[in-house]
Parts: sequence; structure tokens; C-alpha cells
Amino acid sequence: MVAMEHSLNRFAEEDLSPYRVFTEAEWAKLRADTPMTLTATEVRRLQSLNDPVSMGQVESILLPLSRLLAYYVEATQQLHRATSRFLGSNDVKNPFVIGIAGSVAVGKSTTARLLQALLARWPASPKVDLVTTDGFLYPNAVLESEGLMRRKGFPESYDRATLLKFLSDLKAGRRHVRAPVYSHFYYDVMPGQFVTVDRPDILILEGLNVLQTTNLPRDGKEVPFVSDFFDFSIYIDAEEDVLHEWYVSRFMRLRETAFRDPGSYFNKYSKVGDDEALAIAEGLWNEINLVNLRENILPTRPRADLILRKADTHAINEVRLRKL
Ligand SMILES: Nc1ncnc2c1ncn2[C@@H]1O[C@H](COP(=O)(O)OP(=O)(O)O)[C@@H](O)[C@H]1O
Ligand SMILES: CC(C)(COP(=O)(O)O)[C@@H](O)C(=O)NCCC(=O)O
Repeated sequence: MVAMEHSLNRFAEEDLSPYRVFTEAEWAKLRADTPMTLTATEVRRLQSLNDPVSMGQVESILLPLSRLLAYYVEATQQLHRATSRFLGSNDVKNPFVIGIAGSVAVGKSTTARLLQALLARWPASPKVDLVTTDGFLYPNAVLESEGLMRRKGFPESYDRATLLKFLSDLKAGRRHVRAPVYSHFYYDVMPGQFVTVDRPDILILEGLNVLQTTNLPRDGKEVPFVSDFFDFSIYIDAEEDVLHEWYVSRFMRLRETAFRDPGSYFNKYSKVGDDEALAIAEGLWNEINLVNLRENILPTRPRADLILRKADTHAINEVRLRKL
């Protein structure tokens, strides 16, 4: 009986998992003949503060991913052509949308920028745009009046209607679709500033909550989820204690750099002592970002098509690809 349960457990783990699991070395082999199109200087320029990436990682993780995405884009375009033929309608250019989710400080921005650069260098030179969801946060004035300043990054701190309108306009092939812009320097949405997205071949949408489907007010209406607009989704993953350490060390490094500027929202934190700054960073992590990770972000991981798992060195050492 025990033996049967044991073999059932193994069956459940290996065969019922919706993911194929690859080590870095196994995944690296799937690069095939995909050429490396980024230089070491470009890779350095695209990485965020406190998120180092080696050329080796770009080659072993992102180039196979770029190859996989090339197949997916082609297959998705064929599917759209099939629908247009069925409907007898003209083929509208339909951007391929990639969502990138994961905790604060996991390094979504670095991966998103590197992927953007690699995809844009495919032989067909597709137009690849990148938008972050922080632009769709409510401005601080609204968050303050709603008592949401310590909930920044939680689902309720975003103007979801505007984000959905942006995605729906983009997918409908509209031209010059605008997304608002957030500034980490001012810790607020920038009034009157936008990025314009003009019929890209591929759009990468990066943000904490892009895979979220629960706790959203739908008021009985058939409101879509953000992820309904995705053709492919990626979750960047790391252990809680590792994320904690990355968040706090980034905060302490920002004190030496960006926070020094008197115009910065966080300038006050560059003037306090190390111990006080550390306590502030710990508070922001424990009371805001960790709670959001546990309640809203991590529960969306099983919805991703691909999970990139990072070790404490920041290197991705495991890749999970959805098979179902
Ligand atoms: N207070 C800050 N000041 C300046 N830049 C910041 C600040 N907080 C985060 N950033 C930068 O903003 C980007 C997004 O950070 P974050 O939302 O934590 O996501 P991730 O680390 O997964 O990219 C990163 O490039 C990060 O270095
Ligand atoms: C701006 C963010 C909510 C991230 O937004 P995203 O682009 O992922 O939608 C986050 O980086 C942040 O600033 N969180 C607030 C708590 C803190 O200061 O760490």
C-alpha cells in the first residue's frame, strides 16, 4: 500500500505537473543555431541596478527563449490568418503580447529589456515595444485620498480600466496607443507624460500583477483579465528570503545614488543613518512588498507559460515550460 502511494506520488509529481522542467544546461541546448546578437556592453547597459546578468546567462537562457518565441509568433500569426479567412475579413495586424510577472526586486525589468533587444534583432527586424504597468498606478494624490499609499503595487492601486483599454486598443490594431508613465525618482505617475505604442509586432508588458485573476471587482460584467490579452506569459521566480535581500540591498545602493538627488522622493532616506535606512527598507519590504508577493503575486505563478527560477546569485538555474 505504502509502495503504491509512493509510486502514485511520483506519478503525480512527474506526469501531472503541467510543466516540463529544465536545468540551465538542458535549456541551453535548445538554443540550436540562434545567433548571439548582443554585445557585452549592451548587456551591461540593459541590466538594472543590483541585477547583474552574464553573457553566459543570455546565451543559455534567453537565446533558447527567443527561438521558442519565434515559433510561437509565427504560429499565432497563422492562427489569426485562419480566423480572418473564416470571417472573410481583412487581416488586421495583431501584436503578439508577452506578459512578464514576478515580485518587486526579482529583476523583471532587466529580463524584459534584454528580451526586447534580442527579439528586435530577429532577421525580420520586428518592432518590439516595452511597457511597464507602473504607469497605470493611480497617482499618489488618489492613493492618498483612498488610503492606499501603503498598498502601492497591490491590485487595487492600479487603474485597471485604463490598462484594459490600452491593451484592447493595441490588440485591435489601433495606431498611436498611449500608456502613462511612472517615475521611481518622483515615486509618482508623471502627469501629461506618455509612451506611444504604434502597431508593434510584439509588445512586452511587465509588472507585478499582470497574471492576476482573483479579487478583482467585475460588478457582474464580463470584464476581461489583463492576461486575456497575452499570447505568452513569463513568471520570474526566486525564494522569499533571496528577494528580501535583493530588495534591501538595492534600497541601500539607491541611497548612494538616485536618492542623493534633492529632487528625489526618497532623498530624505539618503540623509538618515545606515541603521535607520535599513529599518525603513525592512519595513517597506515586510509591510508592503512581501505581503503583496504572498497575497497577490505568487498565487499567479501557476498561470504562467514559462517560469524562470533565479538562484541567490541572480542567475536563472531552472526553466519550467508549460506542456498543457
Ligand atoms: N526607488 C527607486 N528608485 C529608482 N529606481 C528604482 C526604485 N525602485 C525600483 N527601481 C528600479 O525600477 C525598476 C523596477 O523595479 P521593480 O518594480 O522592483 O521590478 P524588478 O526588480 O522586478 O525589475 C528596476 O529597474 C529598479 O532598479
Ligand atoms: C512601482 C511598483 C509598484 C512596481 O510596479 P509595476 O511596474 O510592477 O506595476 C514598485 O516598484 C513599488 O514602488 N512598490 C511600492 C513599495 C516600495 O516602495 O517598495
